[in-house]
Amino acid sequence: MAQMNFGGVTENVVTREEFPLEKAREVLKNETIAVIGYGVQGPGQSLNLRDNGFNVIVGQRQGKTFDKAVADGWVPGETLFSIEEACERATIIQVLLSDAAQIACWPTIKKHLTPGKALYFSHGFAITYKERTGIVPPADVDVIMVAPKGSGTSLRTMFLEGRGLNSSYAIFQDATGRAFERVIALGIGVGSGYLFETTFQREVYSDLTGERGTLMGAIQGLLLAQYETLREHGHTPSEAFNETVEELTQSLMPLFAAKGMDWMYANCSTTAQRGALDWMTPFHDATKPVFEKLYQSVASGEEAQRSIDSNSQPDYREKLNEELRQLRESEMWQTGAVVRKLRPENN
Ligand SMILES: NC(=O)C1=CN([C@@H]2O[C@H](COP(=O)(O)OP(=O)(O)OC[C@H]3O[C@@H](n4cnc5c(N)ncnc54)[C@H](O)[C@@H]3O)[C@@H](O)[C@H]2O)C=CC1
Ligand SMILES: CC(=O)[C@](C)(O)C(=O)O
Ligand SMILES: [Mg+2]
Ligand SMILES: [Mg+2]
Repeated sequence: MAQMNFGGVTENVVTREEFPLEKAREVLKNETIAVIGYGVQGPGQSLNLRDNGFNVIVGQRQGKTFDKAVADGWVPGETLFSIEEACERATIIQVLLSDAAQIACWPTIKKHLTPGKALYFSHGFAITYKERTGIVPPADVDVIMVAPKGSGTSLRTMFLEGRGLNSSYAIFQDATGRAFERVIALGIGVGSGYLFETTFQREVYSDLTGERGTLMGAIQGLLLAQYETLREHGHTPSEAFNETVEELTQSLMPLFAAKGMDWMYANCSTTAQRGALDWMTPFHDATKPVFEKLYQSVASGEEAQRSIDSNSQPDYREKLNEELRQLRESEMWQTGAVVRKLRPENN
C-alpha cells in the first residue's frame, strides 16, 4: 500500500503496479465469486471479473435482466443461477442489488453466510443505515466493500479500452484475517484503476452527497438556471444550449479533466478568465448553504429513508421513467438532442 500526498494530506492508495492481476488471481484462486444482481454494476463487475480470469457466477431473479445475463454469455445452471443458489455456491457474495432490493433479499443472502465467507458491497448504504435496512451480518464472515466511483457502464467500457475507473475500498469486518487481500484482489479483479481507502460510512455519505450534488442533481439545477436566464432574455434555444451545455462538455470539461481548472482558464480569453475569477466566488457562496443542507440530510439518514421508501414501491420504475421522460422532453434537452445530431462525428 502506497502513502500518497493529496494536496498536503496523506492517504493510503493501492495501485495495479503493487497489486497486479496475477497476485489477485492467486489470492482468489480457491474462491467462487457470486455477483448477485445484474442491473448496472452487476454486468460491469461480473464481466470484468470473468475476462480477468476469476471463478465468477451470477445470481439473478427471472425476467428481463436474467435474459440479458444469458445474452452476455452466462449459462443457466452453469454460471447463472437464482439468487439463492448463487449465494449457496459462493464463497464471496457480491451484493449488487439495488440498495432497496438488498433489504428484500437479505433473509435469503443471510441464510447462506456460513463462517469464512465474504460479504461484499459496492456501497456503504446497507451497513451504515442498518437501523433502516435491517442488514446486520453475522460476526464470522468478512464484510468488505469496493465502490467504483462511476457508473457500472463506464467500469465496463473503460476496462475494454484498457483503462480503469478508480474505486474506494473498505473493511467493516475482518473475520478470517484475509479481508484485506480479498478486498484488494476483488477491487483489481473488477477493473479498478487504483483503490483508495475509506470506511463504509464515509463512502455512503460522500457518495450520496456527490450524486445529489455536483455529479447529478446540482449540475442539472445549475445548467437549467443559466439556460432559463438566457431564454428569458430572448436568446434562442440553440444559443442558450451551446453556451450552457455543449461548450462545457465538448470543449472545456475535457480541458480541466486533463490538466486542472487553471489550465482550462488559461486556454480561454483574458476576458473570460477575468470574469470567471470574479464570478466563481458569488456562485460558491450561493450554493455552499445548499450543500451543507444536503450533507445534513445525508448524515441524518433522511436521504437513505427517502430512497428506501420510494424504491420499495411496486410502481417506482414507472414513476421514475415518467420523471426521466419529463427531463428528456424539456426544451433544454430536446435542443440537446438536435445539437448532438449536428456534431460532425455523429453524421
Ligand atoms: N449504478 C451504478 O453504476 C453504481 C451503483 N453502485 C451501487 O451498486 C449496487 C447496485 O446498484 P445498481 O447496479 O445501480 O442496481 P440496479 O438498480 O441496477 O439493480 C440491480 C439488480 O437488482 C435486482 N432487483 C431489484 N429489485 C429486486 C428484488 N425485489 N428482488 C430481487 N432482485 C431485485 C434487479 O433485477 C437488478 O438486477 C448498489 O449498492 C449501488 O448503490 C455503486 C456505484 C455505482
Ligand atoms: C455512478 C455512481 O457512482 C453513483 C452516481 O453514485 C450511483 O449510480 O449511485
Ligand atoms: Mg458513486
Ligand atoms: Mg451512488
